[in-house]
Amino acid sequence: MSAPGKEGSQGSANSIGKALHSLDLDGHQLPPSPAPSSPRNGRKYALATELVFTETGDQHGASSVPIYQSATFKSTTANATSEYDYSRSGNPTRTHLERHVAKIMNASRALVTTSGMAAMDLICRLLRPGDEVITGDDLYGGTNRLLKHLSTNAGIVVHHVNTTDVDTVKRVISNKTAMCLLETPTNPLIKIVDIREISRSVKAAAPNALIVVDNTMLSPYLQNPLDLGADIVYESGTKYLSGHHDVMAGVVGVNDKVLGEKLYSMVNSTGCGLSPMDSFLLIRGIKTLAVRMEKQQANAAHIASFLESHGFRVRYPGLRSHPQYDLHCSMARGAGAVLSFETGDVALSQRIVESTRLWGISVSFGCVNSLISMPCQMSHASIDAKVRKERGLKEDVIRLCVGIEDVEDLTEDLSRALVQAGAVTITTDGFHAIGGGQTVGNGELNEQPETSGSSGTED
Ligand SMILES: Cc1ncc(COP(=O)(O)O)c(C=O)c1O
Ligand SMILES: N[C@@H](CCSC[C@H](N)C(=O)O)C(=O)O
Repeated sequence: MSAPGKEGSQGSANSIGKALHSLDLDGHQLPPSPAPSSPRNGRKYALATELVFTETGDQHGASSVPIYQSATFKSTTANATSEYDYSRSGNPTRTHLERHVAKIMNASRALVTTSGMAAMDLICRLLRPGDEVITGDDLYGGTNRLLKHLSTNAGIVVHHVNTTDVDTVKRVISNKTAMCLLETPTNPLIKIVDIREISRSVKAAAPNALIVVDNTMLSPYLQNPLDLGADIVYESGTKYLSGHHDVMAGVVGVNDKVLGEKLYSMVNSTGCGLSPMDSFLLIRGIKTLAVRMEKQQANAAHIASFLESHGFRVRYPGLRSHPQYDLHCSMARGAGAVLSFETGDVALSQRIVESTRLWGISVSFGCVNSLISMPCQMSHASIDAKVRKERGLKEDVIRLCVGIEDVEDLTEDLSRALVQAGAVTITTDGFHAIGGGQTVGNGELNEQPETSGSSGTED
Protein backbone atom coordinates (compact mmCIF):
# COMPACT_ATOMS: atom_id res chain seq x y z
CA MET A 1 0.00 0.00 0.00
CA SER A 2 1.44 3.33 -0.95
CA ALA A 3 1.19 6.51 1.05
CA PRO A 4 -1.69 8.77 0.06
CA GLY A 5 -1.03 11.53 -2.42
CA LYS A 6 2.47 10.28 -3.20
CA GLU A 7 2.08 10.92 -6.92
CA GLY A 8 2.32 14.65 -6.46
CA SER A 9 5.21 14.68 -4.00
CA GLN A 10 8.81 15.62 -4.72
CA GLY A 11 9.85 11.95 -4.99
CA SER A 12 8.01 11.62 -8.28
CA ALA A 13 9.91 14.41 -10.04
CA ASN A 14 12.80 12.14 -11.04
CA SER A 15 11.90 11.78 -14.68
CA ILE A 16 10.41 14.26 -17.12
CA GLY A 17 7.53 11.86 -17.83
CA LYS A 18 6.63 11.61 -14.20
CA ALA A 19 7.01 15.32 -13.69
CA LEU A 20 4.71 16.08 -16.61
CA HIS A 21 2.22 13.58 -15.31
CA SER A 22 2.09 15.36 -11.98
CA LEU A 23 1.43 18.73 -13.61
CA ASP A 24 -2.19 19.67 -13.63
CA LEU A 25 -2.07 20.98 -17.20
CA ASP A 26 -5.84 21.28 -17.39
CA GLY A 27 -5.80 23.87 -14.65
CA HIS A 28 -7.51 21.43 -12.26
CA GLN A 29 -11.24 21.07 -12.43
CA LEU A 30 -11.70 21.23 -8.71
CA PRO A 31 -14.36 23.44 -7.20
CA PRO A 32 -13.73 27.02 -6.19
CA SER A 33 -12.43 26.74 -2.70
CA PRO A 34 -10.79 28.67 0.04
CA ALA A 35 -8.07 26.02 -0.12
CA PRO A 36 -6.33 26.09 -3.52
CA SER A 37 -5.38 22.62 -4.70
CA SER A 38 -2.26 23.56 -6.55
CA PRO A 39 0.71 25.62 -5.68
CA ARG A 40 1.59 28.17 -8.36
CA ASN A 41 3.67 25.79 -10.48
CA GLY A 42 0.58 23.64 -11.09
CA ARG A 43 1.84 20.59 -9.26
CA LYS A 44 -0.87 19.04 -7.11
CA TYR A 45 -0.42 19.04 -3.38
CA ALA A 46 -0.38 15.72 -1.59
CA LEU A 47 -3.47 14.91 0.42
CA ALA A 48 -1.73 15.44 3.77
CA THR A 49 -1.06 19.02 2.65
CA GLU A 50 -4.57 19.59 1.32
CA LEU A 51 -6.05 18.48 4.63
CA VAL A 52 -4.25 21.13 6.60
CA PHE A 53 -4.04 23.97 4.09
CA THR A 54 -6.99 26.34 4.12
CA GLU A 55 -7.14 29.96 3.14
CA THR A 56 -9.94 31.73 4.91
CA GLY A 57 -9.96 34.86 2.75
CA ASP A 58 -11.02 36.60 5.93
CA GLN A 59 -11.04 40.39 5.96
CA HIS A 60 -8.88 40.41 9.11
CA GLY A 61 -6.62 37.56 8.00
CA ALA A 62 -8.00 35.15 10.62
CA SER A 63 -5.90 31.96 10.56
CA SER A 64 -8.86 29.88 11.59
CA VAL A 65 -12.11 29.82 9.63
CA PRO A 66 -14.55 32.21 11.37
CA ILE A 67 -17.75 30.75 12.81
CA TYR A 68 -20.63 32.62 11.19
CA GLN A 69 -23.02 32.07 14.06
CA SER A 70 -25.88 33.79 12.35
CA ALA A 71 -29.23 32.41 11.24
CA THR A 72 -29.89 35.24 8.82
CA PHE A 73 -27.86 37.49 6.49
CA LYS A 74 -28.87 40.99 5.50
CA SER A 75 -29.29 42.04 1.92
CA THR A 76 -28.54 45.40 0.35
CA THR A 77 -31.34 44.98 -2.17
CA ALA A 78 -34.97 43.87 -2.01
CA ASN A 79 -34.49 41.06 -4.54
CA ALA A 80 -32.58 38.46 -2.52
CA THR A 81 -29.55 38.05 -4.77
CA SER A 82 -26.79 37.63 -2.21
CA GLU A 83 -25.06 34.29 -1.70
CA TYR A 84 -26.38 33.87 1.83
CA ASP A 85 -29.77 34.74 3.28
CA TYR A 86 -30.58 32.02 5.82
CA SER A 87 -28.31 29.42 7.38
CA ARG A 88 -30.54 26.46 6.53
CA SER A 89 -29.95 27.39 2.88
CA GLY A 90 -26.28 28.21 3.26
CA ASN A 91 -23.72 29.49 5.72
CA PRO A 92 -20.16 30.70 4.99
CA THR A 93 -18.53 28.40 7.58
CA ARG A 94 -20.42 25.42 6.16
CA THR A 95 -19.53 26.43 2.59
CA HIS A 96 -15.86 26.57 3.49
CA LEU A 97 -16.08 23.07 4.94
CA GLU A 98 -18.03 21.74 1.96
CA ARG A 99 -15.44 23.02 -0.52
CA HIS A 100 -12.63 21.64 1.57
CA VAL A 101 -14.33 18.26 1.91
CA ALA A 102 -15.10 18.09 -1.83
CA LYS A 103 -11.42 18.47 -2.52
CA ILE A 104 -10.28 15.73 -0.19
CA MET A 105 -13.00 13.35 -1.40
CA ASN A 106 -12.09 13.98 -5.06
CA ALA A 107 -15.62 15.27 -5.55
CA SER A 108 -16.81 18.29 -7.48
CA ARG A 109 -19.40 19.02 -4.82
CA ALA A 110 -19.82 18.09 -1.19
CA LEU A 111 -22.58 18.67 1.33
CA VAL A 112 -22.22 18.43 5.06
CA THR A 113 -25.01 17.28 7.33
CA THR A 114 -25.84 16.93 11.00
CA SER A 115 -24.80 13.27 11.17
CA GLY A 116 -23.80 10.33 9.02
CA MET A 117 -27.36 9.06 9.18
CA ALA A 118 -28.64 12.45 8.02
CA ALA A 119 -26.28 12.09 5.04
CA MET A 120 -27.69 8.66 4.25
CA ASP A 121 -31.26 9.94 4.69
CA LEU A 122 -30.50 12.73 2.22
CA ILE A 123 -29.25 10.22 -0.33
CA CYS A 124 -32.22 7.90 0.19
CA ARG A 125 -34.57 10.76 -0.58
CA LEU A 126 -33.56 10.20 -4.22
CA LEU A 127 -35.53 6.93 -4.12
CA ARG A 128 -39.14 6.54 -5.24
CA PRO A 129 -41.76 3.95 -4.16
CA GLY A 130 -41.18 0.74 -6.09
CA ASP A 131 -37.44 1.32 -6.41
CA GLU A 132 -35.11 -1.48 -5.41
CA VAL A 133 -31.95 -1.14 -3.37
CA ILE A 134 -29.19 -3.71 -3.30
CA THR A 135 -27.08 -3.67 -0.20
CA GLY A 136 -24.88 -5.80 2.01
CA ASP A 137 -25.60 -8.40 4.66
CA ASP A 138 -23.07 -6.84 7.02
CA LEU A 139 -23.91 -3.20 7.59
CA TYR A 140 -23.82 -0.66 10.39
CA GLY A 141 -26.96 -1.17 12.53
CA GLY A 142 -28.28 2.36 11.90
CA THR A 143 -27.96 1.93 8.13
CA ASN A 144 -29.91 -1.30 8.40
CA ARG A 145 -32.55 0.48 10.51
CA LEU A 146 -33.10 3.27 7.97
CA LEU A 147 -33.32 0.77 5.11
CA LYS A 148 -35.84 -1.23 7.14
CA HIS A 149 -37.87 1.92 7.64
CA LEU A 150 -37.85 2.60 3.90
CA SER A 151 -38.89 -0.93 3.06
CA THR A 152 -41.70 -0.90 5.64
CA ASN A 153 -43.02 2.61 5.04
CA ALA A 154 -41.88 3.96 1.71
CA GLY A 155 -42.41 1.10 -0.73
CA ILE A 156 -38.70 0.52 -1.31
CA VAL A 157 -37.58 -3.07 -1.86
CA VAL A 158 -34.28 -3.78 -0.11
CA HIS A 159 -32.13 -6.78 -1.04
CA HIS A 160 -29.55 -7.65 1.60
CA VAL A 161 -27.01 -9.89 -0.12
CA ASN A 162 -23.42 -10.95 0.27
CA THR A 163 -21.82 -8.03 -1.57
CA THR A 164 -18.37 -9.64 -1.33
CA ASP A 165 -19.57 -11.87 -4.19
CA VAL A 166 -20.21 -9.93 -7.40
CA ASP A 167 -22.24 -12.78 -8.94
CA THR A 168 -24.61 -12.71 -5.99
CA VAL A 169 -25.11 -8.99 -6.54
CA LYS A 170 -25.68 -9.55 -10.27
CA ARG A 171 -28.46 -12.04 -9.54
CA VAL A 172 -30.61 -9.39 -7.82
CA ILE A 173 -30.12 -6.56 -10.31
CA SER A 174 -33.31 -5.69 -12.19
CA ASN A 175 -34.70 -2.77 -14.14
CA LYS A 176 -36.06 -1.52 -10.82
CA THR A 177 -32.62 -1.34 -9.24
CA ALA A 178 -32.22 2.32 -8.34
CA MET A 179 -29.39 2.13 -5.86
CA CYS A 180 -26.60 -0.13 -4.73
CA LEU A 181 -25.42 0.86 -1.26
CA LEU A 182 -22.06 -0.55 -0.21
CA GLU A 183 -19.85 -0.50 2.86
CA THR A 184 -16.22 -1.57 2.57
CA PRO A 185 -14.70 -2.66 4.88
CA THR A 186 -18.03 -3.64 6.37
CA ASN A 187 -18.93 -2.80 9.96
CA PRO A 188 -18.24 -4.92 12.00
CA LEU A 189 -17.15 -8.04 10.09
CA ILE A 190 -14.53 -6.18 8.03
CA LYS A 191 -15.51 -7.81 4.74
CA ILE A 192 -14.19 -6.19 1.59
CA VAL A 193 -16.48 -5.29 -1.31
CA ASP A 194 -15.20 -4.79 -4.84
CA ILE A 195 -16.47 -1.28 -5.60
CA ARG A 196 -15.07 -1.26 -9.16
CA GLU A 197 -16.54 -4.59 -10.22
CA ILE A 198 -19.93 -4.02 -8.60
CA SER A 199 -20.18 -0.54 -10.12
CA ARG A 200 -19.41 -1.98 -13.57
CA SER A 201 -21.92 -4.82 -13.23
CA VAL A 202 -24.72 -2.70 -11.85
CA LYS A 203 -24.20 0.06 -14.44
CA ALA A 204 -24.16 -2.48 -17.26
CA ALA A 205 -27.51 -3.95 -16.25
CA ALA A 206 -29.21 -0.91 -14.72
CA PRO A 207 -27.54 2.22 -16.17
CA ASN A 208 -29.55 4.66 -14.06
CA ALA A 209 -28.84 2.97 -10.76
CA LEU A 210 -26.71 4.95 -8.34
CA ILE A 211 -23.68 3.37 -6.69
CA VAL A 212 -23.46 4.74 -3.17
CA VAL A 213 -20.51 3.96 -0.91
CA ASP A 214 -20.33 4.50 2.83
CA ASN A 215 -16.65 5.31 3.33
CA THR A 216 -16.81 5.79 7.11
CA MET A 217 -14.45 2.93 7.96
CA LEU A 218 -11.52 4.41 6.01
CA SER A 219 -12.11 8.13 5.43
CA PRO A 220 -10.93 9.95 2.27
CA TYR A 221 -7.39 9.69 3.55
CA LEU A 222 -7.37 5.98 2.72
CA GLN A 223 -10.02 5.43 0.06
CA ASN A 224 -11.80 7.50 -2.59
CA PRO A 225 -14.85 5.56 -3.81
CA LEU A 226 -15.69 8.20 -6.46
CA ASP A 227 -12.45 7.21 -8.21
CA LEU A 228 -13.53 3.56 -8.14
CA GLY A 229 -16.88 3.99 -9.89
CA ALA A 230 -19.20 5.25 -7.14
CA ASP A 231 -21.70 8.02 -7.96
CA ILE A 232 -22.09 9.11 -4.36
CA VAL A 233 -19.77 8.74 -1.40
CA TYR A 234 -20.85 9.54 2.12
CA GLU A 235 -19.49 9.03 5.55
CA SER A 236 -20.03 9.74 9.18
CA GLY A 237 -17.90 12.77 9.97
CA THR A 238 -18.43 11.80 13.61
CA LYS A 239 -15.65 9.24 13.11
CA TYR A 240 -12.21 9.82 11.55
CA LEU A 241 -12.88 13.21 9.98
CA SER A 242 -13.55 14.86 13.33
CA GLY A 243 -11.43 12.38 15.29
CA HIS A 244 -12.23 13.40 18.85
CA HIS A 245 -15.81 12.28 19.44
CA ASP A 246 -16.87 15.82 20.14
CA VAL A 247 -19.01 16.47 17.08
CA MET A 248 -21.69 14.66 15.07
CA ALA A 249 -21.52 15.21 11.31
CA GLY A 250 -22.03 13.60 7.93
CA VAL A 251 -20.45 14.35 4.56
CA VAL A 252 -21.65 13.55 1.03
CA GLY A 253 -19.61 13.89 -2.16
CA VAL A 254 -20.61 13.66 -5.83
CA ASN A 255 -19.16 14.47 -9.22
CA ASP A 256 -22.42 14.92 -11.07
CA LYS A 257 -23.73 18.49 -11.11
CA VAL A 258 -27.41 17.57 -11.32
CA LEU A 259 -27.08 15.04 -8.52
CA GLY A 260 -25.31 17.68 -6.43
CA GLU A 261 -28.16 20.14 -7.02
CA LYS A 262 -30.80 17.56 -6.09
CA LEU A 263 -28.99 16.72 -2.87
CA TYR A 264 -28.47 20.39 -2.00
CA SER A 265 -32.15 21.03 -2.59
CA MET A 266 -32.92 18.36 0.01
CA VAL A 267 -30.47 19.92 2.50
CA ASN A 268 -32.31 23.20 2.10
CA SER A 269 -35.74 21.55 2.22
CA THR A 270 -35.14 19.44 5.29
CA GLY A 271 -32.68 21.61 7.24
CA CYS A 272 -30.12 18.87 7.78
CA GLY A 273 -27.11 21.08 6.97
CA LEU A 274 -24.35 21.15 9.57
CA SER A 275 -24.39 24.06 12.03
CA PRO A 276 -21.67 26.76 11.85
CA MET A 277 -20.08 25.67 15.14
CA ASP A 278 -20.00 22.00 14.15
CA SER A 279 -18.67 22.96 10.71
CA PHE A 280 -15.83 24.77 12.43
CA LEU A 281 -15.09 21.73 14.61
CA LEU A 282 -15.05 19.46 11.59
CA ILE A 283 -12.68 21.79 9.70
CA ARG A 284 -10.38 21.69 12.71
CA GLY A 285 -10.60 17.89 13.00
CA ILE A 286 -9.84 17.33 9.31
CA LYS A 287 -6.53 19.18 9.65
CA THR A 288 -5.07 16.34 11.73
CA LEU A 289 -6.66 13.46 9.81
CA ALA A 290 -3.39 12.33 8.22
CA VAL A 291 -1.34 12.18 11.42
CA ARG A 292 -4.14 10.61 13.40
CA MET A 293 -4.89 8.00 10.77
CA GLU A 294 -1.23 7.06 10.28
CA LYS A 295 -0.77 6.53 14.01
CA GLN A 296 -4.10 4.77 14.56
CA GLN A 297 -3.47 2.49 11.61
CA ALA A 298 0.05 1.59 12.77
CA ASN A 299 -1.31 0.81 16.24
CA ALA A 300 -4.14 -1.25 14.75
CA ALA A 301 -1.74 -3.30 12.64
CA HIS A 302 0.28 -4.05 15.77
CA ILE A 303 -2.79 -5.06 17.82
CA ALA A 304 -4.18 -7.21 14.98
CA SER A 305 -0.88 -9.11 14.67
CA PHE A 306 -0.65 -9.44 18.44
CA LEU A 307 -4.10 -11.05 18.70
CA GLU A 308 -3.56 -13.28 15.68
CA SER A 309 -0.18 -14.47 16.94
CA HIS A 310 -1.90 -15.50 20.18
CA GLY A 311 -4.43 -17.65 18.34
CA PHE A 312 -7.43 -15.34 18.01
CA ARG A 313 -9.53 -15.19 14.88
CA VAL A 314 -8.92 -11.61 13.77
CA ARG A 315 -10.58 -9.64 10.98
CA TYR A 316 -8.39 -6.80 9.75
CA PRO A 317 -7.66 -6.01 6.08
CA GLY A 318 -4.03 -5.20 6.89
CA LEU A 319 -3.37 -8.84 7.83
CA ARG A 320 -2.15 -11.06 5.02
CA SER A 321 -4.50 -13.72 6.37
CA HIS A 322 -7.50 -11.58 5.45
CA PRO A 323 -9.09 -13.45 2.51
CA GLN A 324 -9.56 -10.20 0.59
CA TYR A 325 -6.23 -8.60 1.45
CA ASP A 326 -5.30 -8.10 -2.22
CA LEU A 327 -8.67 -6.69 -3.18
CA HIS A 328 -8.51 -4.24 -0.29
CA CYS A 329 -5.01 -3.11 -1.28
CA SER A 330 -6.20 -2.56 -4.85
CA MET A 331 -8.78 -0.02 -3.67
CA ALA A 332 -7.38 1.56 -0.53
CA ARG A 333 -4.15 3.14 0.66
CA GLY A 334 -4.29 1.54 4.08
CA ALA A 335 -6.21 -0.82 6.31
CA GLY A 336 -7.64 1.69 8.77
CA ALA A 337 -7.90 1.21 12.50
CA VAL A 338 -10.97 -0.95 13.12
CA LEU A 339 -10.67 -4.68 13.64
CA SER A 340 -12.81 -7.40 15.12
CA PHE A 341 -12.09 -10.75 16.68
CA GLU A 342 -13.96 -13.66 18.19
CA THR A 343 -13.59 -15.68 21.34
CA GLY A 344 -16.24 -18.37 20.71
CA ASP A 345 -18.10 -17.45 23.92
CA VAL A 346 -20.33 -14.41 24.57
CA ALA A 347 -19.74 -14.33 28.33
CA LEU A 348 -15.99 -14.55 27.77
CA SER A 349 -16.13 -11.65 25.29
CA GLN A 350 -18.11 -9.63 27.83
CA ARG A 351 -15.50 -10.31 30.50
CA ILE A 352 -12.69 -9.19 28.16
CA VAL A 353 -14.50 -5.98 27.26
CA GLU A 354 -15.20 -5.20 30.91
CA SER A 355 -11.63 -5.99 32.02
CA THR A 356 -9.92 -3.35 29.87
CA ARG A 357 -8.99 0.04 31.27
CA LEU A 358 -7.43 2.05 28.44
CA TRP A 359 -9.91 0.68 25.91
CA GLY A 360 -13.13 2.60 26.57
CA ILE A 361 -16.35 0.60 26.27
CA SER A 362 -18.11 2.72 23.70
CA VAL A 363 -19.84 2.68 20.35
CA SER A 364 -18.34 4.55 17.41
CA PHE A 365 -14.78 4.62 16.09
CA GLY A 366 -12.23 6.94 14.50
CA CYS A 367 -11.54 8.68 17.79
CA VAL A 368 -8.05 9.38 19.16
CA ASN A 369 -8.97 7.18 22.12
CA SER A 370 -9.08 3.41 21.76
CA LEU A 371 -12.49 1.80 22.09
CA ILE A 372 -13.78 -1.71 22.63
CA SER A 373 -17.32 -2.92 22.05
CA MET A 374 -19.58 -5.88 21.40
CA PRO A 375 -21.48 -4.93 18.22
CA CYS A 376 -24.42 -7.27 18.81
CA GLN A 377 -25.16 -5.60 22.13
CA MET A 378 -24.24 -2.08 21.12
CA SER A 379 -23.85 -0.62 17.60
CA HIS A 380 -25.77 -3.44 15.91
CA ALA A 381 -28.33 -4.14 18.65
CA SER A 382 -31.09 -2.63 16.50
CA ILE A 383 -30.77 -5.55 14.06
CA ASP A 384 -33.05 -8.38 15.13
CA ALA A 385 -31.07 -11.21 16.80
CA LYS A 386 -32.48 -13.76 14.35
CA VAL A 387 -31.41 -11.63 11.40
CA ARG A 388 -27.94 -11.14 12.89
CA LYS A 389 -27.61 -14.91 13.16
CA GLU A 390 -28.82 -15.46 9.60
CA ARG A 391 -26.25 -12.96 8.39
CA GLY A 392 -23.39 -14.58 10.27
CA LEU A 393 -22.89 -11.80 12.82
CA LYS A 394 -21.84 -13.77 15.88
CA GLU A 395 -22.82 -12.56 19.33
CA ASP A 396 -19.28 -12.97 20.71
CA VAL A 397 -17.64 -10.63 18.17
CA ILE A 398 -15.53 -7.94 19.84
CA ARG A 399 -14.73 -4.78 17.86
CA LEU A 400 -11.60 -2.79 18.57
CA CYS A 401 -11.27 0.78 17.34
CA VAL A 402 -7.67 1.70 17.82
CA GLY A 403 -6.58 5.16 18.91
CA ILE A 404 -3.32 7.06 19.12
CA GLU A 405 -2.12 5.94 22.57
CA ASP A 406 1.26 4.29 23.06
CA VAL A 407 0.90 0.88 21.45
CA GLU A 408 2.75 -0.96 24.22
CA ASP A 409 0.31 0.44 26.75
CA LEU A 410 -2.62 -0.67 24.59
CA THR A 411 -1.14 -4.14 24.12
CA GLU A 412 -0.39 -4.51 27.82
CA ASP A 413 -3.93 -3.43 28.78
CA LEU A 414 -5.46 -5.87 26.32
CA SER A 415 -3.17 -8.72 27.44
CA ARG A 416 -4.12 -8.12 31.04
CA ALA A 417 -7.82 -8.13 30.13
CA LEU A 418 -7.44 -11.39 28.17
CA VAL A 419 -5.73 -13.05 31.12
CA GLN A 420 -8.14 -11.62 33.70
CA ALA A 421 -11.15 -12.72 31.64
CA GLY A 422 -9.78 -16.26 31.27
CA ALA A 423 -9.56 -15.97 27.47
CA VAL A 424 -6.08 -17.47 27.23
CA THR A 425 -4.11 -20.38 28.59
CA ILE A 426 -0.73 -19.41 29.96
CA THR A 427 2.26 -21.62 29.25
CA THR A 428 5.98 -21.19 29.68
CA ASP A 429 6.06 -19.91 26.06
CA GLY A 430 3.47 -17.19 26.64
CA PHE A 431 -0.28 -17.40 26.21
CA HIS A 432 -2.72 -18.71 23.65
CA ALA A 433 -6.43 -18.20 22.97
CA ILE A 434 -8.78 -20.82 24.32
CA GLY A 435 -12.18 -21.72 22.84
CA GLY A 436 -13.33 -20.24 19.51
CA GLY A 437 -10.11 -18.36 18.96
CA GLN A 438 -8.12 -21.57 19.03
CA THR A 439 -10.39 -23.78 16.99
CA VAL A 440 -11.32 -21.54 14.08
CA GLY A 441 -8.85 -21.01 11.26
CA ASN A 442 -8.54 -17.87 9.22
CA GLY A 443 -9.65 -19.70 6.10
CA GLU A 444 -13.14 -19.45 7.55
CA LEU A 445 -13.06 -15.68 7.84
CA ASN A 446 -15.02 -15.39 4.64
CA GLU A 447 -17.58 -17.98 5.62
CA GLN A 448 -21.01 -17.28 4.24
CA PRO A 449 -23.98 -16.37 6.36
CA GLU A 450 -26.99 -18.68 6.46
CA THR A 451 -28.90 -16.57 3.90
CA SER A 452 -25.93 -16.00 1.62
CA GLY A 453 -26.71 -15.87 -2.06
CA SER A 454 -30.41 -15.26 -1.65
CA SER A 455 -31.97 -11.85 -1.84
CA GLY A 456 -31.76 -11.98 1.93
CA THR A 457 -33.93 -10.62 4.68
CA GLU A 458 -35.27 -7.13 4.71
CA ASP A 459 -34.62 -6.39 8.36
C1 LIG B 1 -20.37 2.68 8.77
C2 LIG B 1 -21.23 3.76 9.39
N1 LIG B 1 -21.96 4.53 8.58
C3 LIG B 1 -22.74 5.51 9.07
C4 LIG B 1 -22.81 5.74 10.42
C5 LIG B 1 -23.72 6.82 10.91
O1 LIG B 1 -23.01 7.94 11.34
P1 LIG B 1 -23.54 8.95 12.48
O2 LIG B 1 -23.47 8.23 13.77
O3 LIG B 1 -22.64 10.11 12.37
O4 LIG B 1 -24.95 9.26 12.14
C6 LIG B 1 -22.06 4.95 11.31
C7 LIG B 1 -22.06 5.14 12.77
O5 LIG B 1 -22.85 5.73 13.40
C8 LIG B 1 -21.25 3.93 10.77
O6 LIG B 1 -20.55 3.14 11.55
N1 LIG C 1 -27.51 3.94 19.90
C1 LIG C 1 -26.91 4.18 18.62
C2 LIG C 1 -25.67 3.40 18.46
C3 LIG C 1 -24.70 4.08 17.56
S1 LIG C 1 -23.43 3.04 16.95
C4 LIG C 1 -22.28 4.18 16.27
C5 LIG C 1 -21.30 3.64 15.29
N2 LIG C 1 -21.79 3.65 13.97
C6 LIG C 1 -20.72 2.30 15.58
O1 LIG C 1 -20.67 1.45 14.66
O2 LIG C 1 -20.26 2.09 16.69
C7 LIG C 1 -27.90 3.79 17.55
O3 LIG C 1 -28.84 3.07 17.84
O4 LIG C 1 -27.77 4.23 16.41
